[in-house]
Amino acid sequence: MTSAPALRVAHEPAGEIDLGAAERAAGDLLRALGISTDSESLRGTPGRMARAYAELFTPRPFDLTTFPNDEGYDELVLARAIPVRSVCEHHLLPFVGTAHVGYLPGERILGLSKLARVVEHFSCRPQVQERLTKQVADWLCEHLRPQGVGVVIEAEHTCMTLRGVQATGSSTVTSTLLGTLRSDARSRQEFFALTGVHA
Ligand SMILES: Nc1nc2c(ncn2[C@@H]2O[C@H](COP(=O)(O)OP(=O)(O)OP(=O)(O)O)[C@@H](O)[C@H]2O)c(=O)[nH]1
Ligand SMILES: [Zn+2]
Repeated sequence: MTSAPALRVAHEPAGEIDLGAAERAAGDLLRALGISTDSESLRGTPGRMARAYAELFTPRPFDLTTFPNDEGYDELVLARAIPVRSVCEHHLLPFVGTAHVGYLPGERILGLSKLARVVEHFSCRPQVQERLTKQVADWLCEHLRPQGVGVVIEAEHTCMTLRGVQATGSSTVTSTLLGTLRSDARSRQEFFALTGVHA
């Protein structure tokens, strides 16, 4: 019997990345902010800024490998404390934290690492945490067709801890539950208990 081919997931950027143009713009930005790029140390900074943001906006392609759920496993599969690093689309400053991603299997189970890869896929773009949380859940629901999906993200937004209101130590929690994890109280409670988030 042949196995189903894994779905290749590649980044579809909204536009081409033009590193040269980004470097020139970064130099202009620094100079407009009164920061000279004349010293040896800062000469390469506009280029580094351009490459750093390009890296943050370019997720690695991956295969969404799934396997038949031969044993009919029907309890929660949960990957906890997946690192999240993204960039808030309002200030272009990083937000970092962890994601807990779980699902109740249907006909197929997912290669475990793919839960973290899906989080990375949707993190590598200018984001808001609410959208990131929902995109991960919706995407898994669409491509894995499980009985339910749950995603919880807890993150520190440096735009509100390092600057602005300077709410040092604050973190933001968002969650999306779909299918049985949303509709069945026992499943929902179990999900939140295993994530360590108290609902
Ligand atoms: N809902 C949501 N808001 C976010 C996220 N990341 C950043 N923000 C917020 O986006 C808002 C932008 O508000 P503005 O008033 O336009 O920006 P600002 O003047 O820099 O605001 P302050 O951060 O309060 O100084 C801020 O309240 C940020 O905290 C996110 O992931 N989700
Ligand atoms: Zn922000």
